[in-house]
Amino acid sequence: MFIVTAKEMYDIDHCTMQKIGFGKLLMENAGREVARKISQRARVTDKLLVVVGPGNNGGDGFVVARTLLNEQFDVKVLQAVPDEKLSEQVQFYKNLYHACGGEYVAFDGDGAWKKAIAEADIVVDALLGIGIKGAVRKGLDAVVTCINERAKKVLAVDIPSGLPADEGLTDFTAVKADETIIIAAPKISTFLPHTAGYYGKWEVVSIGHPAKLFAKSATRFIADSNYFQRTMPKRNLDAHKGSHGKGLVIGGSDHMPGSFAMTLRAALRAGAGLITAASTEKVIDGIANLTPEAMYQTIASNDGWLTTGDLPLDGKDAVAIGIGMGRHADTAKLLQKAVNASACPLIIDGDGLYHLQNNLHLLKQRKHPTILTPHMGEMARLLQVDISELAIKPFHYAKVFAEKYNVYIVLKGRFTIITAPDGRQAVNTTGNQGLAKGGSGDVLTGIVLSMVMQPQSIFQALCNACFVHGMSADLQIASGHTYYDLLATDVIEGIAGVYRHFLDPKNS
Ligand SMILES: NC(=O)C1=CN([C@@H]2O[C@H](COP(=O)(O)OP(=O)(O)OC[C@H]3O[C@@H](n4cnc5c(N)ncnc54)[C@H](O)[C@@H]3O)[C@@H](O)[C@H]2O)[C@H](O)CC1
Ligand SMILES: [K+]
Repeated sequence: MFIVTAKEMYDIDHCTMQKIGFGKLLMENAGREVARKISQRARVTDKLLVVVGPGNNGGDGFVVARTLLNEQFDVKVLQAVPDEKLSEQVQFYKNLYHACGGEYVAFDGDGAWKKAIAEADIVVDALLGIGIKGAVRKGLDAVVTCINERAKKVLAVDIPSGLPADEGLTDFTAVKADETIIIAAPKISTFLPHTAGYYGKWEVVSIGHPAKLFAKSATRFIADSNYFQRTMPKRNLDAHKGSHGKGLVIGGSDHMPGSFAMTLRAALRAGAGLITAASTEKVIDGIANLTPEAMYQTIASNDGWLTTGDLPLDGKDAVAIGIGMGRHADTAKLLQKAVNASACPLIIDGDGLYHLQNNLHLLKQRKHPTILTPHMGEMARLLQVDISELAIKPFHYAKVFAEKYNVYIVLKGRFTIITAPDGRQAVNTTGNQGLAKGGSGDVLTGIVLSMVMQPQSIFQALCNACFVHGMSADLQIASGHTYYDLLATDVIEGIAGVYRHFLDPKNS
C-alpha cells in the first residue's frame, strides 16, 4: 500500500479524472465506498449527521449522505458554508442529494446545529480534506471545536478535518476522529507521532485509481504482510549452515553484557547460519552458555571497554557493531576500524551510532552497504537537530541523511521508517507499546543482521526485519503476554510464530 503526500494524491486524482477520464465518477466512487464502510458500522436506528465543507471532501460527504439516505438510514447534512462557496462538482452532488429528498440541519446563528452535532449517534466529518491550508479559518474552526467537544462518535472522510496531510506542520486545529475512512492511500500524517492519533482507527478504501499511477508518483509504501510473504526468501532443502550467512556481532562491555547476548540470539532465531560474537573475555564468559549455537571470540579491551585491535572480519557476510559497547574513547577507534575494514554490509547500532557522530565522513568511502538503526534521539544527534524538529519531519530528515551519506536508515519509532540511499522509503506498522523496553532495539539489530545475509535486497531485508520484529511482539500479545510484561527475550522466542503464521511452515 503506497503512502502519499497531498501533492502526489492530487496528481493521481487529476490524472485519473482528466487523462483516464473518470471525471466526476471518482467522487461518486469515493462517497459510495465511504458510505459502505459507515453502513457496516451504523445501526439502522442511528442518527447520522454528515458535516460538509466547501471542497471536494464536502463533495464526498454529499455522496455519502445520499447513499446512506437511499439505504434508509436516518441521515441529515450540515452544510457549514453557503452554496456560493461550493464548487461546481460539489454543487452537482448536492443537487443529487437534494433531488433524492435529502434533508439538512441549518448552519445558522442560533446554534441549533451544535445540538444536532451533540444528538447525532455518528458525525461523518466531511468538512475539510487534504486541501487544508494552514489552521482552520474562523467559522469552520467553531465546527471543529463543537465536533471535538460534543460528538458521540466521529467517522472522518479521508482525513480528519483540519489535519495536515503532510509532515512539518504543527500549528493546526483538527477533528479527533474515532475512525477515519482513508480514500485511495494513507497520507504521510497517518504515520507521524504528532498527527497519527487524530485518525483513530483507520482503513483505506480503493475508489478506482489505476494502480500504476501510485507506482509512478509515490516513493513510499507500507511494508506489510503481503510484502513480507512476497519477498522473504524460502529455505531450500539442500541448504547448509553457510547458506544463510556468516555474521559477526561486535559489542558488549564488562559493564553491559546482556544486550549483546540478545542480539546474538535474535540473529540465530531469525535464521542466520553462523554467528560469531566478538567482545571482552568477561562478557563472553558470562554469556557463552546462553546461546551455545554462537561462536565466541575475545577481542582487545581495556578496563572492560572494547578497544581497537584485531577484528575477525574475514569471511563474514555481514557485521553488526555497537550493541552495549559503551562510549569510551578507545571504542571509537574500534568503530572507525569496522567502518573502514568491513568488506560486507555493516549495521551500526546503539553506542556505535554515538561514536559515528564524529566519523560521518568515513561513511562515504565505504564500498559496501551501511545500515544505521537509530531511534529518534540517536537520529537527532546524528543530524544535530532537536528531536522535536525531527519528530515532525522524520520522512524528510531520514531521506536527506540517507542520500547525503549513502546509507540505509531504520528510524525506529511507533511507525519505523526504512530509508534507502536512493530515497525510497517504507513504513513498518507492526509492533506495539510492549516493545518500549530495554533490549527491543538489540533484538531488532540481531534480526536485521540475519535478514541482510539472506538472498534479498538490503531494503527488503530491512523491511522484513522490522516486520518480523513487530509482528513477533504482536503475536506474543495476542497469545497471552501483555504490554507490561513483554520482554525483549519474548520477542526473540516469538520469531518462530511469525514464520509459522506468515510463511509456509515447511519452508521456514
Ligand atoms: N479530486 C477529486 O475529485 C477527488 C477528491 N477527493 C476528496 O477531495 C478532497 C480534497 O479536495 P479539495 O477540494 O482539494 O480540498 P478540501 O476538500 O480539503 O477543501 C478545500 C477547501 O477548503 C478551503 N480551505 C482550505 N484551507 C482552509 C482553512 N485553513 N480553513 C478553512 N477552509 C479552508 C479551501 O478554500 C477549499 O475550498 C480529498 O480530501 C478527498 O476527500 C475524493 O476523495 C476523490 C476525488
Ligand atoms: K474530513
